Amino acid sequence: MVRGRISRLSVRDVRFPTSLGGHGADAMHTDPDYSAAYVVIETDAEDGIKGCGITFTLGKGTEVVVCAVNALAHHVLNKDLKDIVGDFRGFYRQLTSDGQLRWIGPEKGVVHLATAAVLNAVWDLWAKQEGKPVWKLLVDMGGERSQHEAPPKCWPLPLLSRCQDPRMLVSCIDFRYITDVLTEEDALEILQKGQIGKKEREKQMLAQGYPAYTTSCAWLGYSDDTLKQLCAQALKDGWTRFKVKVGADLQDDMRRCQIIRDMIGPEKTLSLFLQMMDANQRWDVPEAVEWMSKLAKFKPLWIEEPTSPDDILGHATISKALVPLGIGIATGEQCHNRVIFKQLLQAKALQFLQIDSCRLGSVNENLSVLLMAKKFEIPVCPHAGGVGLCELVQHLIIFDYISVSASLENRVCEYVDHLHEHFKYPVMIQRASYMPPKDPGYSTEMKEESVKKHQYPDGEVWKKLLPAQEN
Ligand SMILES: C[C@H](O)[C@@H](O)[C@@H](O)[C@H](O)C(=O)O
Ligand SMILES: [Mg+2]
Repeated sequence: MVRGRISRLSVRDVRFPTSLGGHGADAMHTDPDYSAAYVVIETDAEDGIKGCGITFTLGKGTEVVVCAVNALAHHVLNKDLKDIVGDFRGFYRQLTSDGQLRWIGPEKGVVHLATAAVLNAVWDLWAKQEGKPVWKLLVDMGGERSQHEAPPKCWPLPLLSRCQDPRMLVSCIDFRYITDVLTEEDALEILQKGQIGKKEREKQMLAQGYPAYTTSCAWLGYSDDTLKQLCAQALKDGWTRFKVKVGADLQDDMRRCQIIRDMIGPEKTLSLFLQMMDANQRWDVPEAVEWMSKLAKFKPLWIEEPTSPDDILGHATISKALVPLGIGIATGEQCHNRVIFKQLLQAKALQFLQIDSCRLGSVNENLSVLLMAKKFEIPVCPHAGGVGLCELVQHLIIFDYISVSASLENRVCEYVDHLHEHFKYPVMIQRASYMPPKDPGYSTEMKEESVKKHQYPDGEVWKKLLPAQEN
């Protein structure tokens, strides 16, 4: 049962000095300090359960997101959780349509990152109160029907009160600006179809997990020796799919991609051994085509973010040129919102869609994107990594498989092996797959000790580092 009135919201600026080791570096973000605006909401209920939410940032700028969270706080404070989740679409709209704050968005940039942090905390709180991990809350909300049962003509109302009705799930989504490709009825139909075989898929996920690829070996900040060493270790650990950062220097890219190809073998999609490439928006459109034509011999499955994330038609042009070479286009980690995803799909501008749990408006907006991807039959391969992104996005992709896509074909979720030790319920990887989390919530809760140590600028870690960096 959902209970309590939100009585407190706090937000902290938590940063990890990852740039010192070159972790996370790419062609555009050369010195990322993986960071989070970390939100905790409390209620007046006696259970003492807190909701924790994050959004991912790269260091500087986290304080701006923190300001935006504080500016949104009045929409959350003193609200009953029951009223929030009872009309989640309305609440989402209230946050994203604030008559003054939407001017600095709308639904993009800092204010949207802040919205994600707040809503992620609400989802964590809700799921904890229901005693379920978020993926399971979503799966159960999607309803249940056995393989042999005929689809109901209209959904029996009593189910609604038990939260086990796809209409409840659909009522979390704001369809504004996307009804030209996805209506509420379309969403219900997809979820209704998704009920067939759902039980079996849930069992399969619990036994085998969701397939992942690793980005941990090939950051641009790593030397060739480190790359080889990490790649050899990852192969030993059972990883077979590797993403490599490209885009800064063609000769370097050729050498690094050759190292990986030599280590994983010559095959591509026929085998499990895959290589993906990520340019992090470095190129202009013609440059992307030219550069990737040279890297095509390494048989990448996709090139990720070849150009500006806002350039939908540019992605379509690149896609047209590279698909005949066997290279797909992947993008999404910096897609502002569902509208951009809608247009990428309409323009046939991508072959792999990368949702992000903190860039979009939390679970609510991600649900709309998962459903649109299903409608266009484009595989979703989420962006993860950073700090906490793996913890969050695993819930979304496991739900996607069980209730929406019902397919693992051409699908794989990113994994990065950094900073999991700071979370109370860290991801569990087995045989290069995400094992479904079992603890209630959204896996967003950080260890208080880690938060204190890494709080910027007063945490122990920064107190030591800052004087040294200033010299
Ligand atoms: C700055 C970050 O590490 C990015 O390079 C990273 O999110 C990356 O684009 C990825 O796909 O994992
Ligand atoms: Mg990327």
